[in-house]
Amino acid sequence: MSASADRPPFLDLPPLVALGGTVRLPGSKSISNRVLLLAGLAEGTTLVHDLLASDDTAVMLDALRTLGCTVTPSATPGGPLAVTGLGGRLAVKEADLFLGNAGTAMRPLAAALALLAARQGTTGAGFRLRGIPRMHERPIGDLVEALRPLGCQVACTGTEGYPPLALSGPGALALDASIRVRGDVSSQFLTALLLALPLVAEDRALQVEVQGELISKPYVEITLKLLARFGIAVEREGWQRFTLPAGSRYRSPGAVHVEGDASSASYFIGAAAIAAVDAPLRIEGVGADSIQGDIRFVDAARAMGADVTMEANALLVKRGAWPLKAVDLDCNAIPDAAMTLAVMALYAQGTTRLSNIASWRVKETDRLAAMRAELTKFGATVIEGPDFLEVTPPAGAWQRAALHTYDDHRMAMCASLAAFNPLAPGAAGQPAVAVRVLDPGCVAKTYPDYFADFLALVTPQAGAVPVITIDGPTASGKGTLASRVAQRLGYHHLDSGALYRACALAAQRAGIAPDDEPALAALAAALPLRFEGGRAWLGTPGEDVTDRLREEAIGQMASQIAALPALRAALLDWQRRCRRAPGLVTDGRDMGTVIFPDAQLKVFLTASAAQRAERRHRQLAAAGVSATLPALLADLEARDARDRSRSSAPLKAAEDARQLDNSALSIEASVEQLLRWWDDAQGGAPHGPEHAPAA
Ligand SMILES: Nc1ncnc2c1ncn2[C@@H]1O[C@H](COP(=O)(O)OP(=O)(O)O)[C@@H](O)[C@H]1O
Ligand SMILES: Nc1ccn([C@H]2C[C@H](O)[C@@H](COP(=O)(O)OP(=O)(O)O)O2)c(=O)n1
Repeated sequence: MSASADRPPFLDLPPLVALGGTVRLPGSKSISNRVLLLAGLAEGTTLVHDLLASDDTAVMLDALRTLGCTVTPSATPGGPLAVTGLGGRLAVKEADLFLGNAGTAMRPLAAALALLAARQGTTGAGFRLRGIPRMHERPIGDLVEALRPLGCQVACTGTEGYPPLALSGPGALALDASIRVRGDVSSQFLTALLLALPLVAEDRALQVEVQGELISKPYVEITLKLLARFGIAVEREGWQRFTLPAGSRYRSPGAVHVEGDASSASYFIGAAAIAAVDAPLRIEGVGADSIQGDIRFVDAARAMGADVTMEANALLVKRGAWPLKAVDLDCNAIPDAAMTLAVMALYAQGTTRLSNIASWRVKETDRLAAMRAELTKFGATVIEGPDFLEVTPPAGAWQRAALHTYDDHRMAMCASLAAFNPLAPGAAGQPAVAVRVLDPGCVAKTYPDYFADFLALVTPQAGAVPVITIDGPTASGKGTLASRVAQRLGYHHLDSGALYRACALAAQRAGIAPDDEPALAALAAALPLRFEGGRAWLGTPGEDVTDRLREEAIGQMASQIAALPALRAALLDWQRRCRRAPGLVTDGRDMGTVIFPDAQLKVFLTASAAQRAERRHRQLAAAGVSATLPALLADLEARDARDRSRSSAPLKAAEDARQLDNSALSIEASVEQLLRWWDDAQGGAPHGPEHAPAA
């Protein structure tokens, strides 16, 4: 869950000027992990609909499986997950559970397993609960100190008061007195106890007393509502005392629907308040019926100027007051979503003050310090207090910045809102800046598709979407280089050769002769071709033709019909429409000369004919196709000659292209060279140290 080799190092968001459309939110993290735990402890099978698929729910599911629960995915995509619970009886009495950085898994599992271990005993080393290094810095002492007086054997095996934990038993439980837990650092400890205590409440009522002023009360409300769904009716007196009636026992409700994540909604609400100028953005999955506390973010966004209409299970949001209004808000009830307000403050007039947010310090990272450090990079003035943050937007042009995300999904999602900087009132008439988000993949904790969903809604500033073109002769490695560079940059990839090949295949199927230019142009103008998930789909609903397109005969015909000017003209718009945020890497013959003459970086890729023939030979051999080297060389030279000599968009380097002969370069070396050129083309890497400051 920390940055890894298969996660792109950064994502550059182009300057954005508008946003609109519809977004469907992923399931709520808080509800998903509570429901999973309840289903795992209850008797019977629970069908969980619309569960969030993310890092945090994955570790919870792994833990439940390890503990002996049966977890069965639906046979139909998007269908419910079936969880058959333990019915309050331990199936295994020893387990090593890795819980990543998921507080919503660590705390309630610790409480539930500590009580079950005391009641039913453990074997060997008992239950060991651990996570990534940051998890071992996040306090759990208040929960440990609530459990030990009950007779639970809880050892902190690293630092006292922090995970990892070792839980063992049996031991006599002392449940007569009130169970005391502190509530002023995190409400998750109270939630953990409330979720766990029904396991030992068969024969007596249990009382929990909160010490100190309970924070984040709305999260406790979610806990109480979900407990009720599973048959536990907790009585509460204010927010100080909670009573579980005697005879409380978990019963599966049969099916549970997880609503959309209200905290995730905050990024879209914030973005729409800034940039949904003409029509509202529709956000589906949460609304007036939501049980999540973060739905109250709507009130905070309205206070800043957002125009929000609530439906039962959807929100319609557009820009209201503009510029946004600076606010002075107590954010104790919405600690997670309040981060979004800090970025919205960059579009307000004056200074916004967010207070009562000390809990930010013990989240995925120290969010107070992180937010100050990152917003300051744009030129904002940010004051970080012990439990508050004050944000004043930049006075003029924003500075280019690379934003660290500290392995914190919310820092990354917040960063996306800075890309609307062309709209910032204080920066009117100034040059806009692209925003570099470092380690964007950290959003996988709660919202793996966040950037794709966000980018599908936005309109970039005219001409702001970057394009990198790679042209060159056959088998020079264009496709390989383009797809790797696109992956590293998180950009789209257009393999224009596949487009010509698809025309050839469609023409062959329709019985159109390779020299029937008008018929071919008409076919190309309405070609039902889609690239999705690295595959090519032809027709409606779509046949996967990826492998067919690579066939030799199709390549031959593509080369032939690609010489026809009317066909090339018919494909022009299709190719230009591929220029979508965050950016495009495209390869072919005329990408830099004809299709994207304004590309920010153009590369002309070559390798000796002998090298190219050898590469193609290896490629074909790997695919099980036999071919001789001399024949391949002859074919490749003929194709080069045809591509170079045709009158329409012949293969040649654009005048402003960089030449790369990769005859003696590895694929990795070519990728690195191109990425260096890309940094140069943008005037160097943006401001900001490459590594996050120590937490
Ligand atoms: N720099 C390189 N060094 C060695 N082999 C390469 C290099 N670039 C690409 N190849 C290999 O050459 C073959 C042809 O590359 P491909 O990307 O399909 O070429 P093109 O798109 O230019 O026709 C592939 O098997 C690929 O792995
Ligand atoms: N932008 C482009 C891309 C491909 N073509 C032509 C040239 C090629 O002969 C065919 C097929 O392209 P592709 O890049 O897939 O072909 P090779 O793998 O290099 O054989 O289309 C073109 O004319 N213009």
